[in-house]
Amino acid sequence: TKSTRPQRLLKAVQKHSTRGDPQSVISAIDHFCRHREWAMNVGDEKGSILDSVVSELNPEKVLELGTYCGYSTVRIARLLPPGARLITLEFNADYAAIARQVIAWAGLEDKVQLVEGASGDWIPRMKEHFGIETFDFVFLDHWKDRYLPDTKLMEDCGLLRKGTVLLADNVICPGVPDYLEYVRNSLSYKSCYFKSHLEYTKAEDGLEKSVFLG
Ligand SMILES: Nc1ncnc2c1ncn2CCCCCNC(=O)c1cc(-c2ccc(F)cc2)cc(O)c1O
Ligand SMILES: [Mg+2]
Repeated sequence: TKSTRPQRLLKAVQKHSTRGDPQSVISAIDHFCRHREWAMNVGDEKGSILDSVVSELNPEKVLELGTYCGYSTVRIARLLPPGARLITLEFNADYAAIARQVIAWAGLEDKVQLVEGASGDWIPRMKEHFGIETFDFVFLDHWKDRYLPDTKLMEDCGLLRKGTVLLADNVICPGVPDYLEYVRNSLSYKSCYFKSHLEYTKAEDGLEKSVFLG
């Protein structure tokens, strides 16, 4: 039977990168997506913005919503200090199976916990199931119509603290208008837009960075 795009992406990682070398995994995925098959990773241009936000923050507790093949998981985890933890939620079991192998190939499995399931189901269980008090950094990259409800859910579950940073992918393409309106107008957030491009294309896209003010 025909392979899937995530399966072909994993093969490209195993063929063109070095096990235990996260940077080579990132480069192999970017090369595959630019020259073979487009895939919905945050990509190298927005990925550099993601890197700078993470490096500046040095977060201990990170939540990623939407793992896909683990590209942004690897980008974030490779920058985390020893002892820091990244929990990443993936709804699609096939994506999760590939992401586990990409994360393991990069040698980052000790920093990452991949959880299969819907964000709406797992966010309320973060405290009791993972012993998480609050998150320092949240990367939103899952269903675009879940950004706003899940942000409100994280607020209600007390998972955000004064200074928690939310970074949202795709705020222009595919777009998250309700989420943008909320974080840009709410007195509980200080928000700013990083203009960029849709991964591997010339189309406009960008990241919205929103600091929770408590
Ligand atoms: N834990 C959870 N809970 C709920 N849903 C969950 C989940 N975990 C996963 N999902 C389900 C997310 C499915 C992937 C979400 N990402 C996207 O849909 C996405 C689409 C584009 C795109 C842009 C232009 C185009 F022409 C076509 C596609 C680009 C991107 O960077 C994207 O991130
Ligand atoms: Mg995205």
